[in-house]
Amino acid sequence: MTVNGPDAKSGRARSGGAGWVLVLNSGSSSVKYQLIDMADGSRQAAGLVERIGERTSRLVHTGHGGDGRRPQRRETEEPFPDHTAALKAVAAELAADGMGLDSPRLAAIGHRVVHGGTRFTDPALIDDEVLAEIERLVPLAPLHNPANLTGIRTALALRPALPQVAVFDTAFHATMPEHAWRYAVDTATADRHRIRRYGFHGTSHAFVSRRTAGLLGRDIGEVNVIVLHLGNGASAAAVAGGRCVETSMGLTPLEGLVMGTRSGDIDPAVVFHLARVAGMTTGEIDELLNKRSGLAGLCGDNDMREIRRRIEAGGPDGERARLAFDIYIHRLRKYIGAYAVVLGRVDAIAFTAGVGENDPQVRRAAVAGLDQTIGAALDTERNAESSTRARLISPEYARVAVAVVPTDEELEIAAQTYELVTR
Ligand SMILES: Nc1ncnc2c1ncn2[C@@H]1O[C@H](COP(=O)(O)OP(=O)(O)O)[C@@H](O)[C@H]1O
Ligand SMILES: CC(=O)OP(=O)(O)O
Ligand SMILES: [Mg+2]
Repeated sequence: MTVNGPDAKSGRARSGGAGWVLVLNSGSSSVKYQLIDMADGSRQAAGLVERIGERTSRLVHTGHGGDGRRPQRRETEEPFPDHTAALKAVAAELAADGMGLDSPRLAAIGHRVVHGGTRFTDPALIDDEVLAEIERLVPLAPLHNPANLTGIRTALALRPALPQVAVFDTAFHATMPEHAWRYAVDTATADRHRIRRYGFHGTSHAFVSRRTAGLLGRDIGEVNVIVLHLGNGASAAAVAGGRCVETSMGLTPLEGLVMGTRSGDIDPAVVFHLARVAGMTTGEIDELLNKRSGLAGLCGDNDMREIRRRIEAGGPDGERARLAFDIYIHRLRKYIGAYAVVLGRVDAIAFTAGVGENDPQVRRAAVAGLDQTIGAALDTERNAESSTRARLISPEYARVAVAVVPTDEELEIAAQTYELVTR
């Protein structure tokens, strides 16, 4: 396959050998990255920097120099004070493998940007104006957009002429109808302050709903899917014929499901009560609901593996973990029920992300008894199989299929980036 690289200034295609896309996913304390060859989707390098800003940051890099040598894994423990330092170290790792940011094969850098507001319903080629708009959206995603911006600025400083593309978590949800995205709050106030439901994890919901249609051997335009993205952050989406019609996250990634450290849905009056009765500041309440709630707030652990281990060990500690698990599952089932009604007809329920892909007990509890209501059922053996393949885990007779689909946000971001710069 011949690939056309982008012209650095205009972002338009020109002939040449450039066919790699570097994807950067900058989180609040981490950077994940992948270097993908768009000719065949193969990973040339991948890695993760964790605990940025703490005393013991760690960089794990895997790459093989792009010449098909056996992949090599390198691990560095070094304190990275901020994202800029972390990204410079990532650039150095890539350069050591002969795949640095100056490589002529690099066609573009794709960035995950969490909040795109109402403006960005498609990927955007980054320029000063796009940067300013992402900056303007910081108050709507204070945990995510600043890290995304640092990632973009550092990459621009290292390779100013290379096209860089922002791919937004919110974009896929732009098709929600107004009755789904509008909160029942005074319209003038809501509009003035851009208060509405935006939805997140859209890159994952788009990728997984398409893959699920593929598993069913049907066109995405004719299937209705409920996607359950259960990672540290978690959200559900109702996708009708490839278009999102409803999702569980709202103005920010705090609404909806019970997550690792976020509460998901609560009565908004809890906030006033904490301010009036407990004397907490808005900053303290924000921190409570985003970082000290969810599974962590309920039982002290946000990792589902640890929660399962505690439940199996039993005792009072296991009881606390069991209650956290039950609350998590109860919320998830409420959303499955609601989205089945919103969609009218469901063809499949798809589980994805860290918990959804790896935890058969969560899947079993989420779907238990649904053959009696919406017609979804699990095949016990298929559900228990440990595999990294996308696969159906329901019996043939089930009216509603159940799927496990490993999400690949990086590949989706790379594809959208490459599409834009070679268009
Ligand atoms: N084998 C497993 N069994 C159950 N849960 C798992 C397993 N592996 C990972 N997880 C869960 O997945 C979470 C991370 O999911 P991930 O999608 O990588 O999250 P994020 O991208 O939000 O960091 C972990 O916190 C843990 O709860
Ligand atoms: C938007 C969001 O919640 O992202 P993450 O799951 O990566 O925290
Ligand atoms: Mg994730």
